[in-house]
Amino acid sequence: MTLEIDSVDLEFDGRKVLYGIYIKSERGKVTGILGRNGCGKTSLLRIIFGDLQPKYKNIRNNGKCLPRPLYLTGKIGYLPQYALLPKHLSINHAFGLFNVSWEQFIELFQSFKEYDRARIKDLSSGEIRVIEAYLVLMSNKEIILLDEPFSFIAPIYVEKFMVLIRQVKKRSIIILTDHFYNDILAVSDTIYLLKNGCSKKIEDKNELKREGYIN
Ligand SMILES: Nc1ncnc2c1ncn2[C@@H]1O[C@H](COP(=O)(O)OP(=O)(O)OP(=O)(O)O)[C@@H](O)[C@H]1O
Repeated sequence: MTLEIDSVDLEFDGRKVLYGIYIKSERGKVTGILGRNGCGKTSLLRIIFGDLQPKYKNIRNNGKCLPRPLYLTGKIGYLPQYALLPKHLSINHAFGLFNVSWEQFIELFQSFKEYDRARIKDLSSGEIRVIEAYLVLMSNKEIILLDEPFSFIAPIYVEKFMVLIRQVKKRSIIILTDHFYNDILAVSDTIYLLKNGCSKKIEDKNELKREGYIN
């Protein structure tokens, strides 16, 4: 299973944001996307998901061009950068909607046990993020996009997600982005840096230094 995206032409108000993109992601290998604020990481994930329409793009799933947005296919799970779940939704209902087991979740995240009758609004923003990231990751989709899954999450939970991501990559294509670049480097098999509208495949941390992404 592969997902490739290239020939992206995205501009806002006449300003080119993405134009030299080639990303190839495959099952069994996690793809990490890094880049400074505003370089277009979220836009790229939204283009792949299908809810942002650039002037042009070419997305291929298993070598075949997609005739319609991926979100219409039921094949894709997407954790957006900001809230996914409505505040008044009960947690129980959320797990039902994603067809994900609450019992398995509780085995791994035991401190959430007390929330079995709670609503999303009763949780902290970090706790909500744990639940949202877990639901998307475990929703059994062929393609999974995670936009900043680690940003509000305590290190102990990030470690649990690392383990889960390594399990899920055996059955799904996973593309993720975050500013916690050490976590992205640790969990990804392939890394791309977005810079000046283009993507560049990165081999190691030294290359990130040479590209001016880190000191
Ligand atoms: N709807 C929009 N209208 C106008 N400009 C936009 C819009 N969405 C994004 N942009 C601009 O496109 C650029 C890329 O934004 P994007 O959110 O994709 O970046 P990012 O790499 O995810 O940033 P961050 O790491 O800060 O979340 C930014 O300069 C942003 O201001």
